[in-house]
Amino acid sequence: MQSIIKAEGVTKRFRQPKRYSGLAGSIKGLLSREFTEVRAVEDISFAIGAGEAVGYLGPNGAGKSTMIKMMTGILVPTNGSLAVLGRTPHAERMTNAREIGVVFGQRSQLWWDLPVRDSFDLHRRIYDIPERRYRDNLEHLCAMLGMDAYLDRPVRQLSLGQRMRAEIAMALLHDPKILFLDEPTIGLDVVAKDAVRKFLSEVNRERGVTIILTTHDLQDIEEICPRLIMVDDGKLLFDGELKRLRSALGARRRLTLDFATDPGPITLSTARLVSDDGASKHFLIENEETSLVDVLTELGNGHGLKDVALDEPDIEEVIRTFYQQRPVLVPQ
Ligand SMILES: Nc1ncnc2c1ncn2[C@@H]1O[C@H](COP(=O)(O)OP(=O)(O)OP(=O)(O)O)[C@@H](O)[C@H]1O
Repeated sequence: MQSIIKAEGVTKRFRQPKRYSGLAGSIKGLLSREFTEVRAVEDISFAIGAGEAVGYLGPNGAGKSTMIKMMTGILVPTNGSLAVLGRTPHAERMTNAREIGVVFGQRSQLWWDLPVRDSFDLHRRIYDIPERRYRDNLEHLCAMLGMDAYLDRPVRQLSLGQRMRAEIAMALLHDPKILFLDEPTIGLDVVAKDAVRKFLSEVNRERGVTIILTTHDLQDIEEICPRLIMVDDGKLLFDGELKRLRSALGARRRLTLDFATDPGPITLSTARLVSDDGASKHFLIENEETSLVDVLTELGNGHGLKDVALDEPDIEEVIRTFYQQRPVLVPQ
């Protein structure tokens, strides 16, 4: 697959004036010319192919927004090389802007006092979108996002969920090849989150728009992004599929066996008993290769088995384990 985003050894450092505590310290800080250096992004390399949906994950201050800002041309890397659609984003910011869409969950790009439709129309003029294409796109996006009811209302009157749909629609009006989203579901209720996730998955699948998304909500990743890039302290810790992360961490499945009556102690080689409530017994399946059928075959008939429940570890658990263990699993 041809890569449309390529980062090689990208580093971003910020210089901040040194601060001192207390009143005397504040004055000293004002007069001093000393600086501290913040390493926001440290030697990061990856390649993203056309049509991929990638989740960019990391704790607060890990360097996610800084990386998005460099890819969109807002910030200039301190070191390394970055190419988006074959261009250096900050050097060709205007040309780059025509081919990418950007949504910042915490900052609106719509005009607060104008009806949504007017912001869209301004966007059409700025991006010079041909009239026909604009109308088709607007109609399609309105239908997909259910925006007809509030297209003529000022942005300040919209709910957060309505506004976020409008933000995403505006970012797509000029048919960008790549859509960058920085926390697009922040603050949304479950219904609005669901609508945004479904829409983004559809845009990725059906329109082939490449999606790069930062989020703290791991359900966003689970539903939209098969690939994860994980960072911390500015450094790359993992790049690959969520399922690879699950298996690399030896993600264990939980198995509950419910019996008609307590069959007594049960020991299995395919699953380890972790708690015994008599008629209900809880196991962990630790070997990835072991299937439910393997366990049930080993258990055999005659125990009066009534019900079986198998739970995959949820994404929250996988990611928490990952950050606790911090292995580096970057593809070669
Ligand atoms: N303009 C700036 N000047 C100085 N330091 C900055 C600047 N922007 C970001 N930083 C610092 O760089 C580091 C990475 O910040 P960044 O906003 O990229 O993190 P993030 O992963 O997006 O965090 P969050 O999840 O909290 O949004 C932080 O230590 C932050 O304080």
